[in-house]
Amino acid sequence: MSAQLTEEQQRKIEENRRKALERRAQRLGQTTSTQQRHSPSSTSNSSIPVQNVTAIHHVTGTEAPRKKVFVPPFKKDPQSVSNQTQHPSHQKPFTSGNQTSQLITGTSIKQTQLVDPLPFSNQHLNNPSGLSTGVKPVQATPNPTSDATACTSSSSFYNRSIQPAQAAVAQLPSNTFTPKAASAKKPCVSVRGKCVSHTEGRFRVEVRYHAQLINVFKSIPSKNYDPSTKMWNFSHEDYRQLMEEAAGIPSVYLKPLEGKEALDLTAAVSRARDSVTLSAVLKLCKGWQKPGAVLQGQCVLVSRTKFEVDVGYHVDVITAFKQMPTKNYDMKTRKWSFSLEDYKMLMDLLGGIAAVEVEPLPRAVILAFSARFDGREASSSDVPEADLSAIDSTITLSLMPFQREGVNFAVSKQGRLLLADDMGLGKTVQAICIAAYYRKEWPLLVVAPSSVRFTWAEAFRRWLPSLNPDSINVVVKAKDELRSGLVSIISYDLLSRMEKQQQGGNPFNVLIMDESHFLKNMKTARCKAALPLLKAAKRVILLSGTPAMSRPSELYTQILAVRPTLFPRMHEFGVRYCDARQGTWGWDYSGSSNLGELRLLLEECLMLRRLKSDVLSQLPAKQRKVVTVTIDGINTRTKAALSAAAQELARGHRSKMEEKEALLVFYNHTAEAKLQSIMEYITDMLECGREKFLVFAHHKLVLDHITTDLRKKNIGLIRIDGSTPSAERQQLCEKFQFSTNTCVAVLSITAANMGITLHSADLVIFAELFWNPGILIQAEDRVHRIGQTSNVNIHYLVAKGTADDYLWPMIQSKMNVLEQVGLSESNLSDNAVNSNFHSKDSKQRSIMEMFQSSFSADDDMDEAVLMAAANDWEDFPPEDTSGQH
Ligand SMILES: Nc1ncnc2c1ncn2[C@@H]1O[C@H](COP(=O)(O)OP(=O)(O)OP(=O)(O)O)[C@@H](O)[C@H]1O
Repeated sequence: MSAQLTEEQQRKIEENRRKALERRAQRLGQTTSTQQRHSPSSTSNSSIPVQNVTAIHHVTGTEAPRKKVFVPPFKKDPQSVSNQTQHPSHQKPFTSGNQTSQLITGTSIKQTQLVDPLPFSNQHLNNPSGLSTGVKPVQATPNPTSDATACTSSSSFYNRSIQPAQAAVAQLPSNTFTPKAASAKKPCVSVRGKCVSHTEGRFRVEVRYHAQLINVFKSIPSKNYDPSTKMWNFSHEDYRQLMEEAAGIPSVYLKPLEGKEALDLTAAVSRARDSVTLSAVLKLCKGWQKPGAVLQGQCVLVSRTKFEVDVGYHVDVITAFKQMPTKNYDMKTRKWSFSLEDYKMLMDLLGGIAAVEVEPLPRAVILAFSARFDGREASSSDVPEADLSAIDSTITLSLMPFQREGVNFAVSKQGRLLLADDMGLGKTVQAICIAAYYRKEWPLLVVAPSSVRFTWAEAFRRWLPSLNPDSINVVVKAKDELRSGLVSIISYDLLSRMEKQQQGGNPFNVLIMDESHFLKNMKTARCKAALPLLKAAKRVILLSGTPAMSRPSELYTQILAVRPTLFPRMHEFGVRYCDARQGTWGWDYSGSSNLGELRLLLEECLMLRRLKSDVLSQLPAKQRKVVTVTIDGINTRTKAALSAAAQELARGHRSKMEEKEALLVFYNHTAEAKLQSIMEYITDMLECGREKFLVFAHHKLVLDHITTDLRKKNIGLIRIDGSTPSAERQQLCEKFQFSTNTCVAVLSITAANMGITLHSADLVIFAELFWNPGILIQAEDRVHRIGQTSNVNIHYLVAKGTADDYLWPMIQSKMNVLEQVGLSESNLSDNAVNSNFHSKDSKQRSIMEMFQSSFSADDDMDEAVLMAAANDWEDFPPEDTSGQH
């Protein structure tokens, strides 16, 4: 350290040291005389062993010259402690944090050693419990040339020299009041006493008279003197304070409490200490601006345990940096970084450099990483295993290991989280399992895009068989009762159209918000409708594969929803992470800044995100999913046509040819009925950040509808159908593969199921079903082929009340056959999914059988004829289908 001090500084240090020694000598003289005044029997008592002590003299009025009540360092910040007039034996040998910074800038030097402005030294914080440390307390090393150091060493429990090599004393862990250790530190103990249990929540001290000790007793807030026993007793809350102050009197030794009581106290003390340390660190967040500063900088969190100071060159700053025990200079970035345990000390030093203003870490970061600021061992990042034994084994046994970790994470965050796993990693199954963990607290509300409301209902039926299916309420109209089920499912848009009173009833204690980035804009009706529900819910499970699609400000409402106290005001968040700029019309939060820190913060507090590449080994190469869509919104004409087709099919007594025609009519009307929900789903996929995907359909009507709608929305697409010349196909495929602006490939199931490669996408949506699963598998394999680096998701849109009810189970069973002979890679034979599409109605079952026999592989009807018949179904005049879009 001295190498960095100027001559003038060294001279002052020496002078101050000398003065301190003089003062101390004077005070010691006073103490001795006071002691003699108040202890007539002191000479004779001094030899009485503690066991024989039964009384403490109650001293009034004339005790030792103690001007102020001592406030223990762990209840006050070091600055205020240093301002107190203290008893000599409590006088700190080191300066406060601010004094330290003055030392660095050379303005004022008060002491010879620097103090750790954190009130607790690393040593005892490494053992916050204070139990069975296994760490030997480092003995005080009396300095023969410095009486002050020798006498004060035992009193300064918290001090830590910035340069350990120069530390005169490495302190004893303050909550390990082991008699051996304490007495070892006190070579000149003349008064011994002990703490013993008194009444409930109190302890008393059995010790003979000692003037300084009586002063300490009187400074303890919960003090009580019992004249009958002539003993002092105190509340457990003040145990630590008393023990520390007593330890500061060189001639006194108090034996600590023993047994369970002592252990409980140690834990309580440890907790109190932690919160005090935190509040000292939090104080740094306020009032750090310096009007006269010429150099500005910023602290940024760079890992879970380290922060970096981003500031220009200043000699005093570098001097301060070099004092930090955990300093690290990165030659490449030319930046200094430190462990969080040095944060307070460094900030105190930097605070004393008038020319430099360093923005502290945000309050949210300090709260999130609080345990690391006081030098405790960084808590393990292992999340404890949650007890899922009360949840249906259907789901718990199916969870993949990373999904199980997701549930554990959620439980460790008390059921409030943003599950931001990559698309297709099974956020639904994890969310259902998390919600089931809190089943006693239900009602549960799921808010989802309207295109997946029914898929959610299916998922509950599939994964939680113990849940009565009747208690699942899918809200489809604004007039529907929102709270009629134990599990309610509603779309964002419908929620915003719900009557206020509907929303304001009994709270949904458990809330799942699927595709939670739908909440990204606070001003939208969706968000306004969701916020009151989010506020009222105890558990909030947000799901999104893309929580923010373009800027960090989109995360704000989601953070607010999960952890409202983290950034109560947008501005605070905006300034730190959105590069907020003040313009003519107000603040602009559209930028981004400190993203690394934001990510660390989110991961620590609320967000779990795994990419497919992280868990690829646990995933099947191909994952198929049934998306149950609704045809509720169809017009009456289509509805009538659809039901007429269904009735016609059920009529029976016909020739095989008639039967097939009837089936085709039903299939064709199904296409028409699904148009709206298909577009809704595609739009949701785009809104959810799916950048590239394939949409397969069969009917020209459907292909045209999708193409027209996407064009209207300015979505880049290619289209390949039967009319696309072969020469153009390759060009179109390349366009899709390599152009970032081409998001969707609209493809005919029959015309584009082979011979093309589109593996820059990893999602295939089947807007329509097709009776030949071999063709479907071939179509899937446009993305699932060599060169594909991700797992592939296949979504089959299946509409209830249409021909899909019959086609889907048939496809499933056929695919399972293919799988058994090794021709289909992934298994669709999930009984739960199957059962949802098997009708219990005997008449309908016969239609199902009809489908199976009509469309079975050994059918004599030429498939080409069937396709042609289907393709002939036109409601609209054909459009240009050259594929040049
Ligand atoms: N543990 C599992 N066992 C069996 N199937 C699973 C499991 N996890 C997920 N799946 C299946 O994988 C498919 C994708 O899951 P899911 O829809 O939940 O993913 P997601 O993360 O919500 O995707 P997206 O972001 O695209 O909505 C579904 O068909 C689902 O049933």
